[in-house]
Amino acid sequence: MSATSGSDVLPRTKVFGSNPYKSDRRIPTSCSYTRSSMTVSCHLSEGLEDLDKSTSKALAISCSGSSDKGNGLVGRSSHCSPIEKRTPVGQTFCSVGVCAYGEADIGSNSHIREEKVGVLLLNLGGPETLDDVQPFLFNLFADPDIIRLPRLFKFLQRPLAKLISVFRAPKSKEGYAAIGGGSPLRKITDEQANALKIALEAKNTPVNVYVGMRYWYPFTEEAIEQIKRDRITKLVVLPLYPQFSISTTGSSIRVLESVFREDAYLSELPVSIIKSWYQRQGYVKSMADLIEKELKSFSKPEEVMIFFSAHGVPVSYIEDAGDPYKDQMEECIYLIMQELKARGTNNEHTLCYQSRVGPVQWLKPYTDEGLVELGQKGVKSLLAVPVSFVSEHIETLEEIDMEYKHLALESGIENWGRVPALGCTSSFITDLAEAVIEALPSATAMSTSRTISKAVDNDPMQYVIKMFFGSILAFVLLLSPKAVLAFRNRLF
Ligand SMILES: C=CC1=C(C)c2cc3[nH]c(cc4nc(cc5[nH]c(cc1n2)c(C)c5CCC(=O)O)C(CCC(=O)O)=C4C)c(C)c3C=C
Ligand SMILES: [Fe+2]
Repeated sequence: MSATSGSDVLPRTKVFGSNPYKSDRRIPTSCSYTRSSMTVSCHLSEGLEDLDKSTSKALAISCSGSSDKGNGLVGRSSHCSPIEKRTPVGQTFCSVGVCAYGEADIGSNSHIREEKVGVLLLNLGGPETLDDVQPFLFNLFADPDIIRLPRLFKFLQRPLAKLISVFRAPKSKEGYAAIGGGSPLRKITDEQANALKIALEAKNTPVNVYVGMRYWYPFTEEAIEQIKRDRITKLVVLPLYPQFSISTTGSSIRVLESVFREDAYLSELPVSIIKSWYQRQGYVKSMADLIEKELKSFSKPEEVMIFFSAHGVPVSYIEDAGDPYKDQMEECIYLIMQELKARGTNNEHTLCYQSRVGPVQWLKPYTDEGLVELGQKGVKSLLAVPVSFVSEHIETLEEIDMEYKHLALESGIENWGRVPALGCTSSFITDLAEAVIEALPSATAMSTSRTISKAVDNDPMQYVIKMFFGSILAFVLLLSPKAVLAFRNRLF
């Protein structure tokens, strides 16, 4: 795939064609990309068609009812409502700033005259306290884009999420405790939202910025409610993941689509989704700046191995479901290295994948194994570069800074450094603002298709058949000693 300078801006209606037989998955059926990722789009579409053919492991478990709310997400019962939990930057919940659409503010941008533009930042979300960890993990594992069960086993999604979240919580809690007792994601994302609003104002484009998290407060659904209350007339959706993965941007967009489909106002709202932006010059140059700066802190910068560490995904996402994540990651690294070379920095580099969870194969090489191997090969200086996320989070602050650093030093690497996440770096935020402005003209209202999807969902015969065969298969799997062993030894 060739390098491009723009982001993949997708007119809403053209991105997600509806497939009546896959009610919980919206499939990109159109190849209407205007830039080089057209092949990625088609590939993804084909892959997603195969999603349900994958042979994910399913385990039957018993579980008590979870305290979820109407939207199926679990939050703390004692948690104050999102509206009470206002952020310092926003006048309204998860919105940055109040609406500022006076005629005087609109300036020369005639195409947005009369418009009330919203930018929705999508992110993962993270537990704010240690008590939030298990319900946060429940929300994560209850996501069918994170644990992809075959269609027949879908009814096990929530009990399985309950089981895994309970078993995983102690390990995760240790990690969050080590970084101060909670995730910094909400605070950093709010800061990025504020910075983006300011950058857009400086470019004569006043907007409301909203933050919608997939697995914790402020939830995406709540951000959408606020967008409705504010009567936004045009929306740009900007996931804070540079590369597209089914498990991140794909999952958040699926939520958006299901909410938008059900709502008369939202289904008419012109929306533009920036699906990935790793190839934007502003992002690539900002990453190169950070790397160059950090290299200078070594006594012999030219001898340092640049060690890109990306969040992994299971191999089946790439091979069975057509997730473009790996291709995009490799292209991203290529572009950053090209930029460094153009500046005269010719260090060696490598890419590994971190943070695997569960008994399946994840993308390789694994970061931990890669570090040991480099140590054995005699690499003495290493600069770790987290590359799949733009804020600090548990996997940079705990996994890289503590676990991997320790492992690297134990393996013979003597000089360790780590590039900080982009956060609110001004060149980066300015580029995101430009991406938003470029996306505005292609906003289009989404189409609706709920009647057909619902009809299939509500077919009682299909439901009975699924339950019957699903229960038998789940029972067999549960009694299989191999499955139980794998679950006990490798999942947690
Ligand atoms: C591009 C980034 C990410 C991808 C791809 C991704 C896939 C993915 N993640 C899990 C499981 C977990 N992720 C967890 C935390 C977490 N994940 C990302 C990013 C990506 N995940 C971030 C930024 C964070 C940290 C949030 C924070 O609170 O700081 C966790 C919880 C932490 C832990 O217990 O390790 C889990 C679990 C899967 C299974 C997956 C792909 C299928
Ligand atoms: Fe993750």
